[in-house]
Amino acid sequence: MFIFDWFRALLAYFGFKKNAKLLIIGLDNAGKSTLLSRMSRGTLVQHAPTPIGRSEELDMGILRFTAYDLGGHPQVRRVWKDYFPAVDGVIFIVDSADEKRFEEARVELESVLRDDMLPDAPVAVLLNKTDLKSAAGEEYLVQRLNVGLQRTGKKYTPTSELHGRPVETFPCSVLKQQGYGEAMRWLAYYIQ
Ligand SMILES: Nc1nc2c(ncn2[C@@H]2O[C@H](COP(=O)(O)OP(=O)(O)OP(=O)(O)O)[C@@H](O)[C@H]2O)c(=O)[nH]1
Ligand SMILES: [Mg+2]
Repeated sequence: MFIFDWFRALLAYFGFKKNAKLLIIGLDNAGKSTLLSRMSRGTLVQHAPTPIGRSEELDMGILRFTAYDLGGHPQVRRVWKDYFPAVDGVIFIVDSADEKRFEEARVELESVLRDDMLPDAPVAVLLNKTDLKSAAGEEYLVQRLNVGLQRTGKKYTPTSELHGRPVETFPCSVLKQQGYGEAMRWLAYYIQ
């Protein structure tokens, strides 16, 4: 039942807007499909690795989520870039327990933040899998992902005071349903 209350709250955050298109991107295995299934039914499903170029979509009426994998394949990058002009917000999800791939995640995140085709859409960086003992801490990940200078802070900063698009990190566990609600609230604030 929790998920339905949360779902209603989520729609309420975005309620002022007719439609919001949110892009969920991240390396393979970061937790994109799990996040989508958490939001849609509250049940956890094991997903096979997403084939190259295939996207997953969750339509919640006024909110539409599209998930793409960034596995470092140029073909895939071209596909998700097609979505950028129409996107209202981006969720970039990182496996915070997979230190071997922090550098790969940084490169992808930087290319997202730099992309000229991406309007000033807010980018919420989900530091997923905090439930794992091996998960890296937020400040360490902020350094490894090189997002320290762009963050808005957990409190909202008026867009006029920002130097670029809003970016913030959110430690979370999609598995334990912790932390990503705050990211959604933050996104909704900047999409208003
Ligand atoms: N411990 C833990 N495991 C998680 C969490 N979120 C996702 N996982 C697991 O991480 C693995 C990958 O999750 P997916 O949701 O399939 O990741 P994805 O980003 O969709 O991956 P691809 O489709 O392969 O690109 C699965 O085994 C999930 O159960 C979390 O918060 N904590
Ligand atoms: Mg997937």
